[in-house]
Amino acid sequence: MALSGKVALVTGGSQGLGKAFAEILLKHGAKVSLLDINVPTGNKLKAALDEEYGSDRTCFISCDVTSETQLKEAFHKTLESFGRLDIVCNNAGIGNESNWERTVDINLNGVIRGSYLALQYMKKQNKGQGGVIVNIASMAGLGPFLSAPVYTATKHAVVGFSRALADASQVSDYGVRINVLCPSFAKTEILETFNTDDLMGQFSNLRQTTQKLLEHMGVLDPSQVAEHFLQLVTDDSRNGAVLRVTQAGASYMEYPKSVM
Ligand SMILES: NC(=O)c1ccc[n+]([C@@H]2O[C@H](COP(=O)([O-])OP(=O)(O)OC[C@H]3O[C@@H](n4cnc5c(N)ncnc54)[C@H](O)[C@@H]3O)[C@@H](O)[C@H]2O)c1
Ligand SMILES: CCCCC/C=C\C=C\[C@H](O)C/C=C\C/C=C\CCCC(=O)O
Repeated sequence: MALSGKVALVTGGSQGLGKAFAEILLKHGAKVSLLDINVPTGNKLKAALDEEYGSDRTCFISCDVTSETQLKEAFHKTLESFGRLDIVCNNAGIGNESNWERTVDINLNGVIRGSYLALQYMKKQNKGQGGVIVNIASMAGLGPFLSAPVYTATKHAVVGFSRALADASQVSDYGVRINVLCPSFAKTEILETFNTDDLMGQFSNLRQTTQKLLEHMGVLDPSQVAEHFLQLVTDDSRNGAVLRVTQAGASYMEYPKSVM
């Protein structure tokens, strides 16, 4: 998929990986709708991007992915502002093992809400032009992250949900590809979770083990992660792909062939 003239929507787009995804899409000619609950940071980012790319290339929409109403409205506003929708990145996520129900509502339910709305707006059967969904999981979607069982569960679920949806989309001929990105640790604010007992919940005692894991795996720059995100967006041959990104490089996960 060539990105010039295409329109993307990124949840959790105010900062961190979402910001890096928005920037790489803009660099390649797309327009981007940024959705986030962090309004001051989102507005600041929009102002900075206006300077660099012009004010018609982005919009910022205050939106909580736990609200079906707000998310629906944000998709509607994106279509109203830019006239089309081609790329949806369900990226908003948190680490909170204490209020784990909120973690499930953002990291998993938010991705499901965003993916279903994306299909509704992009599938050919609804007069959409087709497109691509990239859901942001984590290395914790591929193996156990011992200090964060609920975070791990949500990210495994995002991988499974996205792979099943990709098959469903292909068999239904929606014209929409669905891929998953699984980054290792990256330098963003979510890493502050490890310094916050309230968020670490009952496994805050594992802080040192977590710290060792982080030192062992290293910390990626968001721009490195964004390069691989771009691959999932632009490579039309990829549907149901799960791309693992680590300091050592990126590789597609291989799974046994589906029965159907
Ligand atoms: N940084 C890492 O090490 C890492 C590694 C793998 C995967 N991830 C995943 O990447 C995604 C982005 O995280 P990040 O690292 O950029 O962290 P971050 O904390 O910098 O960014 C997360 C963004 O999501 C927004 N957000 C939180 N709850 C929201 C909600 N209910 N509705 C809308 N927006 C909401 C936040 O305001 C913030 O702007 C997450 O899904 C995270 O799990 C991060
Ligand atoms: C306490 C709540 C967790 C907060 C989440 C904060 C940061 C998350 C970062 C990444 O998503 C985690 C990335 C990599 C580590 C995950 C798993 C390591 C083991 C994987 C394996 O064995 O294959």
